[in-house]
Amino acid sequence: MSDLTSPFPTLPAPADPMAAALALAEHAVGVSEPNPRVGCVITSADGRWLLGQGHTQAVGSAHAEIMALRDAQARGHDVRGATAWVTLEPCAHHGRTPPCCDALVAAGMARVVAAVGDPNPLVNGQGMARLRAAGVSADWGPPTHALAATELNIGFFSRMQRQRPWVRLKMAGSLDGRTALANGVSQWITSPEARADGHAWRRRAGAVLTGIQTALADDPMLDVRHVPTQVQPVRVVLDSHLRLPPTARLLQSGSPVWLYTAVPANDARIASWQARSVRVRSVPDAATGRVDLHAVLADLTTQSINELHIEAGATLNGAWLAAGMVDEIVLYLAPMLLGQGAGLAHLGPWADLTPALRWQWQQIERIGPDLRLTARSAPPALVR
Ligand SMILES: NC(=O)C1=CN([C@@H]2O[C@H](COP(=O)(O)OP(=O)(O)OC[C@H]3O[C@@H](n4cnc5c(N)ncnc54)[C@H](OP(=O)(O)O)[C@@H]3O)[C@@H](O)[C@H]2O)C=CC1
Ligand SMILES: Nc1c(N[C@@H]2O[C@H](COP(=O)(O)O)[C@@H](O)[C@H]2O)[nH]c(=O)[nH]c1=O
Repeated sequence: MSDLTSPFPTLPAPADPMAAALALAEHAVGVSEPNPRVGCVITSADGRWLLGQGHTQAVGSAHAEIMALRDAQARGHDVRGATAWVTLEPCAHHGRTPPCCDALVAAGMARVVAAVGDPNPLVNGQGMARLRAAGVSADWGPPTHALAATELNIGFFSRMQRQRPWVRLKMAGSLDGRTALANGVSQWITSPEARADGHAWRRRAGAVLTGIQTALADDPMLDVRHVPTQVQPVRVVLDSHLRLPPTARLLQSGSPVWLYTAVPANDARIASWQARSVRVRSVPDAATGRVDLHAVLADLTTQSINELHIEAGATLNGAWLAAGMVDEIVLYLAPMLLGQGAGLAHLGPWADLTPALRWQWQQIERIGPDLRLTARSAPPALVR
């Protein structure tokens, strides 16, 4: 390995190549949706040099392995006999792009280390098997990296393994648990820092969802604008009776808007919304006369939504929670007392504590003057 013939400096290999690949994978957030966020680092046979690196690009463009191979080529490095450290098992199928395991074999890679298996039924171990069949040493990295790689793609894992998105409920409340004053005013309870942090969670999502009452009260945009992103989530409103006014701000610009309603599929208003490029699905819940939340999740799955970000009022928050369909709560708390007003979620009333919904704290962090608390209903399943 010499610098003399290359216009690029030869870089030393990172001490922990898989950790470096994971850091690259983070850059695919807000870029690769709905494809998984993957990073790849290629090191020389003796482990001393970094030959190439990359992460997943926009859907339909190159995966991490291909970007790393291209990077090595651009740096003038020969990757024959090298090791590829990739945060997700290389794909073995022809999707929008050809199989990455074949590209690694063709490039003459001697060894491939993957952090975690790809739960996509079209891959699911076949990437590693194909590499081994071609004489490449293919093994798994340590469990800590597997966990980090899964966390980064928690929605992709959820959709592949459970056939439903990872559902995250974001709430912004006061110290006394209020999300709005009694008259509906709620802007702003939390600080600009906390709201920017909230946009970073929106960026992770394929869809941001709210209820019609919030759409009417706040006229929200529901987009990602306080942090950079290449891909905007779709905006979803649950609107049983199609009350959303055509003047709503979110209809004026930005990513697609999808409405779920309880009016019959043949209602003329649905056709008129669709003529305005608003996707409308009729999913009535016969018991409540409102939108059927199970049907919403099922439809979002067919639309390849990995992470669903809910930002609604106490009514809809309570409905999602009562239905047992929320995986994670992201709660911002501002150090202010609002007194009377709306709580976090309408649940109950219960006569005793038995039916209380119990959660596990995940993380607590200070964001500017506020707190961010995350909690989960259950730890994620890890598949290899
Ligand atoms: N601080 C914060 O984090 C936030 C605060 N807010 C505040 O919350 C207030 C609005 O909250 P809220 O009135 O509770 O409204 P929501 O945003 O929770 O919307 C509730 C409405 O959603 C519709 N809906 C459709 N399907 C369902 C279903 N299956 N279950 C329940 N509801 C369904 C219903 O109207 P229909 O049947 O007519 O369709 C229902 O009235 C505003 O003041 C807003 O500012 C809002 C978001 C976040
Ligand atoms: N009030 C409140 C929040 N409210 C949420 O933000 C939405 C507005 O989104 P946008 O129009 O895109 O800025 C609003 O409708 C509600 O869902 N969020 C917070 O982080 N902190 C807050 O204090």
